[in-house]
Amino acid sequence: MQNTVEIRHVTHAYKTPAGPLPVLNDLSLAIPTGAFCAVVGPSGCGKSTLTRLIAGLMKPDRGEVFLHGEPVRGPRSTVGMAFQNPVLLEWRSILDNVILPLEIVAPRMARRDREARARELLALVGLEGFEAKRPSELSGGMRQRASLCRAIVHKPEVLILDEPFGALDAFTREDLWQTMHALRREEPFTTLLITHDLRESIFLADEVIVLSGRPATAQYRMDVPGGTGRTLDDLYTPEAADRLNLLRHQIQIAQGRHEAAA
Ligand SMILES: Nc1ncnc2c1ncn2[C@@H]1O[C@H](COP(=O)(O)OP(=O)(O)OP(=O)(O)O)[C@@H](O)[C@H]1O
Repeated sequence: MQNTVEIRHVTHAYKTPAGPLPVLNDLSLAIPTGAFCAVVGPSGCGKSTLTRLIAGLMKPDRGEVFLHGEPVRGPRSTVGMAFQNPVLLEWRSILDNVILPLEIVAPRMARRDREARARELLALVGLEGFEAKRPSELSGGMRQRASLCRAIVHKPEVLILDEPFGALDAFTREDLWQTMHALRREEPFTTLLITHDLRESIFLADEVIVLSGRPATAQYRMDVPGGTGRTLDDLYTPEAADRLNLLRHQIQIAQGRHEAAA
């Protein structure tokens, strides 16, 4: 299978007034086309740094990042991103917020076609009828749904999700997990999810990678079967409990190293 994302032996340190802060150490990982990869790890270990490298917002000190086999040399408009805070533009309607990436990536696309594409996605995530609303008129969960639509409206090469469900209440979060599966069934995309929620990682991802403490490397990998056919009930099986225990144990190991290195 072809890899959409490949990180090869990436090492990076931030320059700080106190000297270099090593964040990533010889990190390698690959996300096959169409796969969903979750990255978990101790707070501050370098997860968001990884997303910036893939999006081309930063260059690593050593190693290379590839998208579809091409080295990433600068910012890529073909990467879709969604964060914990949806950052929707208040002066635009929900529909116009979702359309925004198409204005940048496909400026010649007819307004009619852009709208149709955005409406189709909004309907898929249950926001039909809210197209004309302003972001502040929607709940946090609804805003995050709109933000997910905006992140995939231009069919990005890779979707990067940096804790997009972290600020939501437990029920809304589980709703959105199911929405993610529904979206993936309709439009298979390649995803990297950063999360602190181990249940979320095994519900959504095909592979979970545990990063070690800073400077981070890939400490542990787990394949999770089931794909988008999983239901919330699958989180309450003995197999799921075993997986969660294993991951929790790995995070504890990572935190131990992390604390020792801090
Ligand atoms: N621009 C920067 N300059 C200097 N240090 C930075 C910069 N960005 C991040 N850092 C530091 O690098 C380390 C890794 O940051 P990063 O945001 O990648 O971690 P993270 O794993 O995403 O954290 P969290 O889980 O808390 O969101 C942290 O110690 C952070 O303070």
